[in-house]
Amino acid sequence: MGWEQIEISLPNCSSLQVISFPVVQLHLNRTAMRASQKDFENAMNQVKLLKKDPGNEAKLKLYALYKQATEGPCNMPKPGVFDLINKAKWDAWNALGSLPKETARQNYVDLVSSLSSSLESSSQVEPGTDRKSTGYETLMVTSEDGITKIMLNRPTKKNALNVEMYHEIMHALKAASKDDSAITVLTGNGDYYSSGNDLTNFTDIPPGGVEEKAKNGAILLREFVGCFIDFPKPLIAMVNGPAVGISVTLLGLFDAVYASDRATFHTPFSHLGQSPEGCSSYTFPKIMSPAKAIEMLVFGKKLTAGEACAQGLVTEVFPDSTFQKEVWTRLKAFAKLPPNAMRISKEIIRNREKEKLHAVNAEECSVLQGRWLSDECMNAVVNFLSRKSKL
Ligand SMILES: CCCCCC/C=C/C(=O)SCCNC(=O)CCNC(=O)[C@H](O)C(C)(C)COP(=O)(O)OP(=O)(O)OC[C@H]1O[C@@H](n2cnc3c(N)ncnc32)[C@H](O)[C@@H]1OP(=O)(O)O
Repeated sequence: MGWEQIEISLPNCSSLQVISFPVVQLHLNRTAMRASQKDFENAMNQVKLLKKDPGNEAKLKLYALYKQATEGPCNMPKPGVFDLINKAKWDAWNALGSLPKETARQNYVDLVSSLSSSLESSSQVEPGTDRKSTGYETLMVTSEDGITKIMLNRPTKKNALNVEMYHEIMHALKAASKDDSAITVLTGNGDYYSSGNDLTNFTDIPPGGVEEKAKNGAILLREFVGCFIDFPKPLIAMVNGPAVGISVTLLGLFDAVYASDRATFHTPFSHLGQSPEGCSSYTFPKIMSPAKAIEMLVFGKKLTAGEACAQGLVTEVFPDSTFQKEVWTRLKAFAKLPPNAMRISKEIIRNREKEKLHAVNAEECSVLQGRWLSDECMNAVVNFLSRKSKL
């Protein structure tokens, strides 16, 4: 009888729970659905056909709009603070306030339509696309003046990397490696460079359980970091604000790192029950000495931009007020240099380390796979999601 399941799952202290909720209920209220009932039903069917998981945020929006369209404003008692899944659902529905049913129905149809087109087109962006690459859900990718700019674009989530963003960055890097730009730049939209791994990535548990989730995470992470190790052109980070976790560790694989003096560099892996990735267990001790690397990667010491520059992780620091102007002027000059010479010079500097970096990457991912199953890690994620702790 038409129960389409979309799963939102959140960890529960020592074990991980999956709760499914109905987003499609085909016995709809006929009066409420009159004019666009067909569109609504079509949209509900379209949800089943999405080729990629739209992510928890979108699923929650779909849930809320569905409930609003069929039942009207949220009329359920607010779940307790530890009932994370039902609270997330309640929050999403309740946030719609007194939105009329008809508008909710229309918004549901619009959302499904935009999800269908963005999830379709994000896997169809051709390498070498010039100017603006549309179709990315979590990035803004532009190419001009010989520079491909990949901008992390989830500013309201401090550019946390969700699963979709990992895939889109890999796609954008592969496209940039083949386009006609000379250099590639990674930066963040908004006040953060990136707050690192999206901690809700840990909450969407597949039928194979947490072990399968951890295994898939390790596979994805290995492939993701591999794209940075193998990137053939000069790769530059413009660290526009605070950087956390994996967005910091990856910097050891960039060819230049320019930072605003507002940026900070924080790798709180022990606090999160996790261990270093992005090849930082190898690159950081080489860049800054083993003792300084341990302060960051084991004890979670947060560095200012000036300190990160003194340790060799950052190439140069700029005042925030002139950061964009000064760095772009410099990058435009770099991009005018002969691209083949730059590529070949990077190759000769980096290539003898590549095999080692891939081996380090594999080992780090395998260690992390085990860490993600630990109580230490699960408790840290639950604490963040239930807002008991922040960095
Ligand atoms: C395939 C898996 C690969 C895994 C690779 C391993 C990678 C490991 C890491 O990267 S470890 C680092 C993980 N990151 C964190 O622990 C940071 C968590 N975030 C925070 O502590 C804080 O949000 C903050 C200090 C970054 C910013 O604090 P504040 O300025 O007070 O802003 P808010 O907390 O209100 O944040 C606004 C909004 O963004 C959401 N958000 C921020 N960071 C994350 C995140 N990392 N994951 C998920 N969500 C994040 C936050 O929840 C707020 O959302 P809301 O407005 O409440 O909906």
